[in-house]
Amino acid sequence: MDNRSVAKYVEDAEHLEMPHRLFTLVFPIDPVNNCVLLGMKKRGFGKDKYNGFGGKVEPNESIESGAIRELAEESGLLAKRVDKCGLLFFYFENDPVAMEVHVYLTSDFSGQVIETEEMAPEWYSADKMPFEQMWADDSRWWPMVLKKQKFTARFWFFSDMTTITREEIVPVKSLEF
Ligand SMILES: COc1nc(N)nc2c1ncn2[C@H]1C[C@H](O)[C@@H](COP(=O)(O)OP(=O)(O)OP(=O)(O)O)O1
Repeated sequence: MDNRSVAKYVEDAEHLEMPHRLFTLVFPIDPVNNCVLLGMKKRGFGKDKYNGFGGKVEPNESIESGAIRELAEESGLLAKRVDKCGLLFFYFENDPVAMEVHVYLTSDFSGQVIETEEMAPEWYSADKMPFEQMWADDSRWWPMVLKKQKFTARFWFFSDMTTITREEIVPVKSLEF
C-alpha cells in the first residue's frame, strides 16, 4: 500500500487487501456568490462529465501538493490553500484496484480560469449542481459539503461505471489521521 494512503483508518480488512490508487479532487469556491467552479472533462476517465479538478498523485509529492498542482494544470488557478472536506473510496466491479480520492475546497486562489486540453471550466451555483452530467456519487455526498460537514464515503459501482450498487457515507469530525 502507498504510505500516503489513509485507507487503513477507514477501510475494512477485506478492502485493505486491495491496492489503492491515490487521486485528488479540488472544487474552487466563490463564497461571495455561492458558486463552485466545475470542469467539463474533455478526455480520458470521466470524459463528458462535470467534476472538480484533480488527478493521480505523483510518486514524489504530498497529496495536498498534488491537489494544488492538478488544479493549476487543469484550470489555471493557483491555490494558496486547499482544505480537505472529504475522502472517497470507489470500487468498480471486475477492477482489483480501489480509488482513494482526497477531496478539497479552496476559496484562496489567484490567476485566471482557463480552458485546458483536459477541462472546460464553468461556474455553477453551489446549490444547483448539474448532477445529471456528473458522476453518480456526487449528488450523494455534495449535500455534506453544503452543510460544511466533513465526511468519508465508499461507493461500489457496477461495471457500467454508472450504477451504484452499495454506498456508505459517514460524517466525521476530522480528516487528519
Ligand atoms: C467514480 O466516481 C467518481 N466520482 C467523482 N466525483 N470523481 C471521480 C470519480 N472517479 C474518478 N474521479 C476523479 C478523481 C480525479 O480527480 C479524476 C480522475 O483523474 P484522471 O484519471 O483524469 O487523472 P490525471 O492524472 O489527470 O490523468 P491523465 O494521466 O490523463 O493526465 O476523476
